[in-house]
Amino acid sequence: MSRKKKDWKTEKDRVLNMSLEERRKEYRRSEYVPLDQINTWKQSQSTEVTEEEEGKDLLRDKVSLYKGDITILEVDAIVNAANSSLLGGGGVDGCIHKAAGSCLYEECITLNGCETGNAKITCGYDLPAKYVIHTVGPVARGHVGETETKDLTACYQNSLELVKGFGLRSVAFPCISTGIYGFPNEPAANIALETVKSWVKENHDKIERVIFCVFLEADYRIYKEKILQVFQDNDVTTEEDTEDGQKAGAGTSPSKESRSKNQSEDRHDDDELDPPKEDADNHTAMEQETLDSQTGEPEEKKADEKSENKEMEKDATGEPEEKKADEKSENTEMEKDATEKDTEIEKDTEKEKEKEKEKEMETDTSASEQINAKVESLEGSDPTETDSSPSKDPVDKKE
Ligand SMILES: NC(=O)c1ccc[n+]([C@H]2O[C@H](COP(=O)([O-])OP(=O)(O)OC[C@H]3O[C@@H](n4cnc5c(N)ncnc54)[C@H](O)[C@@H]3O)[C@@H](O)[C@H]2O)c1
Repeated sequence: MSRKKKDWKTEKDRVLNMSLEERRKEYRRSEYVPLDQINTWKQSQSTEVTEEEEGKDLLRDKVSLYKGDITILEVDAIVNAANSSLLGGGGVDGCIHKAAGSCLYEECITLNGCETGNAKITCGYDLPAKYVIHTVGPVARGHVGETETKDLTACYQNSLELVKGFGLRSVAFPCISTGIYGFPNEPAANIALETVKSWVKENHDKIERVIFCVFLEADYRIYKEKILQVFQDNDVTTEEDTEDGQKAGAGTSPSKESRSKNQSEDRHDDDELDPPKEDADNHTAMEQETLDSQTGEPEEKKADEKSENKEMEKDATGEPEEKKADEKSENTEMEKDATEKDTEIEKDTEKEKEKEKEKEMETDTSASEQINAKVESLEGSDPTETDSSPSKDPVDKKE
């Protein structure tokens, strides 16, 4: 017998007040990667700490490059590349909703969508991540202009401001807008790295880790090369103001006013989303997914992603049977509504087709009546003219 449908508010309150051990028993997928098993950029480069770096809060220690599925990262928040409805879809959005369970969808309904460049936060529910920050990237379709750049920058900025506002210490970003929204991978990586760098410089005491979670080999290669250039300098203390009052190294981020406006608009005013009391807990060991070199070339990336997504979506279950059945019945309800709508649409199209057929029949009959009348009138006159009766196809005509 399927259990009573879970109320997302009660579930959120329950999940956010659980200990880590208790939460781990409820992850939808048995596989997860704790934060301390995700190398910082410095660890993965295993570069020595120089004398002047000694004891400093280094940029290289604040960021990670991770290749794999964002839904298994056990961090305070993962960022979802959503669409403006916030009601799920495909790609990373589909994977996150599938792995979080139906309460995520229920809570998203209450958010009333999200504008491009803004960000909204929900609980992570059955995910290893405590929260999901939903942001809507620009639909670039291969074109990168001022608007697309500003909007994508705002996605990273507003997501990070929510991290700070909720006292979270670790966050993972997918490559926002570079999938179906068609933002070219390299310019998107530049925006992501520069925006995160300038934000971490200004807020280095507010954040422990920002993880760039890439999924495709093409993105891994781009980020690996660029992160080396962008995160070279190690000092994280905010640089002195330059002559024109700009903070040195500040990315192309929107002004502080517009950021705080976005945040006040988008800050989730649900008091149940109080910032967590403790920092990211210590996690027990799990092997970090090795950054192995898969072959997926950019031109195959869609196929790659589809197959990789299929794998992910397939095993985004692994939960106790009764919970799966519960989910199943809830999902079937939603799917049932969707199919009912689909069948209605199909019936309408069928009716349209029948009407068109009737119309065609009518026009055919009237056309042939006219031709017959014409033939009859001709048959009464000179027989040498060609026979144009509709029944004889000129091709079949015998010589
Ligand atoms: N890609 C699709 O087939 C598809 C279809 C419908 C909707 N969507 C989604 O696409 C729209 C947003 O476009 P977008 O380009 O910002 O997003 P996206 O199409 O999901 O692609 C963003 C990036 O996320 C990567 N990615 C995919 N799955 C994962 C995963 N499990 N873990 C980490 N990274 C992953 C993907 O390779 C790409 O680099 C939204 O409507 C959303 O619902 C995607």
